[in-house]
Amino acid sequence: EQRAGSQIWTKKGLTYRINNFTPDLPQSKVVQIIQRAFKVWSDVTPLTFTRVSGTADIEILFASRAHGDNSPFDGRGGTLAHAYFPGSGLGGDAHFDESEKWSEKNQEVNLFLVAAHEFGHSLGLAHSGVRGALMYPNYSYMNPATFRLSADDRQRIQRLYG
Ligand SMILES: O=C1CC=C(NS(=O)(=O)c2ccc(-c3ccccc3)cc2)CC1=O
Ligand SMILES: [Zn+2]
Repeated sequence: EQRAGSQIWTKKGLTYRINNFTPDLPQSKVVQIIQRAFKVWSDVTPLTFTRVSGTADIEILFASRAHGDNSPFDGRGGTLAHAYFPGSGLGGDAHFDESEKWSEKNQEVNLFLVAAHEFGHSLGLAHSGVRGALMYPNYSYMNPATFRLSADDRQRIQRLYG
């Protein structure tokens, strides 16, 4: 989500909490997918991501319609997820629209790709103008097994946290 400002985290060790799970996938799969989505970014920066059960920097939530921030989701289709730039409170948080059908393959909405994109915002990255970049505004399926960050994604995140 394009929230005000483009703050970045001032620490390298970040925490995340998976507050709830989508019923669309086994919980162990959701945990693994989230881990892999963070790894996209920790592979190219000094950042580390640790899962915690208490308050975290990046709070992950699956929700539909109104869900406690002033950006209610819109039912199936439309907005799939949104995330907040670094900061306290909502800052860094990533919300996924439970009205979508989340998948680990190329049916419906691929959770890995959307999570990796949203976590880019959670780290302070705005959208890319480069087609094919992870941070490009429009979702297009890329096989997670062969997924690679584009040079633009890598250069921009390294400019923030290199
Ligand atoms: O910045 C924004 C504002 C609008 C959004 N719309 S969305 O939820 O339908 C969405 C669109 C594209 C992606 C995406 C883009 C590139 C690769 C993977 C996902 C993820 C979510 C989500 C988003 O991240
Ligand atoms: Zn986005």
